[in-house]
Amino acid sequence: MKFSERLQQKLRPIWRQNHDHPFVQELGNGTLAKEKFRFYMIQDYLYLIEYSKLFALGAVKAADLGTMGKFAALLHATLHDEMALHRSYAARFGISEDELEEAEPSPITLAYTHYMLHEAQNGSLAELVAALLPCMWGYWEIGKELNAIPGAAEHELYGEWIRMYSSPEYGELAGWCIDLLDTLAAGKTEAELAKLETIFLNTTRFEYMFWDMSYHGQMWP
Ligand SMILES: Cc1ncc(CO)c(N)n1
Repeated sequence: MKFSERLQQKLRPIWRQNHDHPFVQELGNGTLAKEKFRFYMIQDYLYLIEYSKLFALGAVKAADLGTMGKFAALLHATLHDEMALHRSYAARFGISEDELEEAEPSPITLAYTHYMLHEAQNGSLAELVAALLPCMWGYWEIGKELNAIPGAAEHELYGEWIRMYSSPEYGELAGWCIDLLDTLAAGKTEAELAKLETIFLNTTRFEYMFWDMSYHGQMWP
């Protein structure tokens, strides 16, 4: 069994909880309150600034030029395609790009991004990929699921989000990261695989907390 299949089987119930979170459900049926989405969009922009650094670190840790180039492409796609979505939403909410960049990160945004960067900086390339994968893979799964809801992709506010994360281009990038993790996991000891599994589980849990933090507009107490 591929390592990604093992992760998928083991973590299915937790993934389901992510999909079932009211933020995700309401995003899909179009009932999500605008201010919740606005809060999410700002925090997600701050999140992506840090997240994109994982791709830069991936290029540093890559063992061959092909992998290095792919991480450079992922870095570019995040900064210029994915974050363009956020800049476009920000414009609709009347938020400038400077305001977006200078917003205060919430405790969960800080904890999540710092956790990933810690694993990426201190671990091997496999640990880096285990840290970043639940974000990409999870959004691709959520994007596809929401896109299957009739009319969801045409929603005047949330349609753009759903179209981005269900797009074949996004799926192709997520698929490449899944394959890379499987390649890197091949031949590792059970103890090493367990470490990767823990990192993957923790970032999967952080994904849930990110939805929850956004739904409740949670900043410092
Ligand atoms: C919190 C979060 N996870 C994953 C993605 C997908 O890149 C994102 N934009 N934000």
